[in-house]
Amino acid sequence: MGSYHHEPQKQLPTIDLSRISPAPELRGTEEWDVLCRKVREACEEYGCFEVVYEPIPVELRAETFSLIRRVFELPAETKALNFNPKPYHGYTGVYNLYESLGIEDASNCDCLRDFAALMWPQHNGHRQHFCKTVGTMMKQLEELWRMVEMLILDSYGLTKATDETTTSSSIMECQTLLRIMQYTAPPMGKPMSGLPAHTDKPLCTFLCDDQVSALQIQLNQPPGAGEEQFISVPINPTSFVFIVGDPLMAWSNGRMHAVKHRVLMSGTEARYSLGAFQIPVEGTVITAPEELVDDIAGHPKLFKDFDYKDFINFSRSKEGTDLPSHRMIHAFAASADHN
Ligand SMILES: O=C(O)CCC(=O)C(=O)O
Ligand SMILES: [Fe+2]
Repeated sequence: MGSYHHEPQKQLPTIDLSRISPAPELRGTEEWDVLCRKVREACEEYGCFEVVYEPIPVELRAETFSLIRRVFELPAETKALNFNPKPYHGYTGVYNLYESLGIEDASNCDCLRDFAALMWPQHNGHRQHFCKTVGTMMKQLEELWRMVEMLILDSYGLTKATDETTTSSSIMECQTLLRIMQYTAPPMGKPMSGLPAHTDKPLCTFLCDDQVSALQIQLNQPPGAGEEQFISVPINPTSFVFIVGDPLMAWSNGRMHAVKHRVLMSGTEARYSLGAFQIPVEGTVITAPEELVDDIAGHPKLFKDFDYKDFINFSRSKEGTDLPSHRMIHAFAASADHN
C-alpha cells in the first residue's frame, strides 16, 4: 500500500461530444479519429468516462430533476403502481437510503405517458409536462448513445465500407431503460453505502445526478495490486458518466473493462440520479465480432456466445447472487479455457 503515493490522483477521462451532434459530420476527419481513440482508451483502461454533451441544456436537466423529485414525493402506494417483475425495471421500494423507479423503452412517448398516467391520474398538466420534458431528455440521450456506439465501432474498425455514410450500424439492438433514483442523506451525515459496488448488467449506462455527488468508480488495477481503490466522480451539469457494462465487455472480447462502481452517501442532502441503461432486446445473443478475436495476437475468444436473457436470469439466480457482481459474467459465460 502507498507505494504509488507520489503519483497524481487519477481522474476519469473527459470527452467532449458536444460538437458532433446531431449528425456525425465529423466522421472520417482527424478530429473524429481522435475521439475514437479517446473513447476506446477510456473504455479499455477505465471502463467509463465523463462525456460532456451540451445539446442537453442544463435547464432541461434541472427541469427533469424537479419532476423526478415530484415523483419521489408521491405516496408509496402510488409509486408501487410502477410494478415490473424484472428487478430494477420498476419500483424497488426503499432499501436503506435507496429507492428507485423504472421506465422501460423510455424513448418511446407511449411508455412515458403510461408511467405518468399511473403517477398522476388526476393531473393532466403534470402528465404532459413529464412526457415533454423527460421525452426530450431521452431523445437526446438516445442520440448521444448513437454517437458513442459509432465511435466504438469505428475505433475497432468495425464499420463496413458501405456503412460509412450512414448512421445505421450498431453494436446490438437495444432499448433504453430509464431509472430514476433517490438516495436519502445518511443519519448524522456519516458516510454510508447508497448502492453497493457492482458492475452493470445492461450493455452500458449513461448516468447523471442533481449535483449531489456520491458516485465512485474503481480504478482498473492489476490483480494483486492491493486494496481496492475507488475514486469519487462528481458529474458536471453538462456531463454524463458513461459506464461499460458486463455485456459490452464480453462483446469486446474482454478488451473493454466493466468498471465496478458504487454510491457512497455522506452529508445532509438527498441525492437524485438518473440512469439511461441500454438493454439488449429480447433474443439478443452476445458474441464478439470476429475482428476482435485473434488467438495469435493474444486475443483468444474469452466468452461463449450467450443469450442476454439467460445471463440476466443467471445473475438473479441463487448461484449468481452468491457471487460478487463482477464475477457473474465469467462464471456464466467464460470459455472453457479461460474460466
Ligand atoms: O445513482 C448512481 O449514480 C449510480 C446508479 C447505478 O450504478 C446503477 O443503478 O446501476
Ligand atoms: Fe450501476
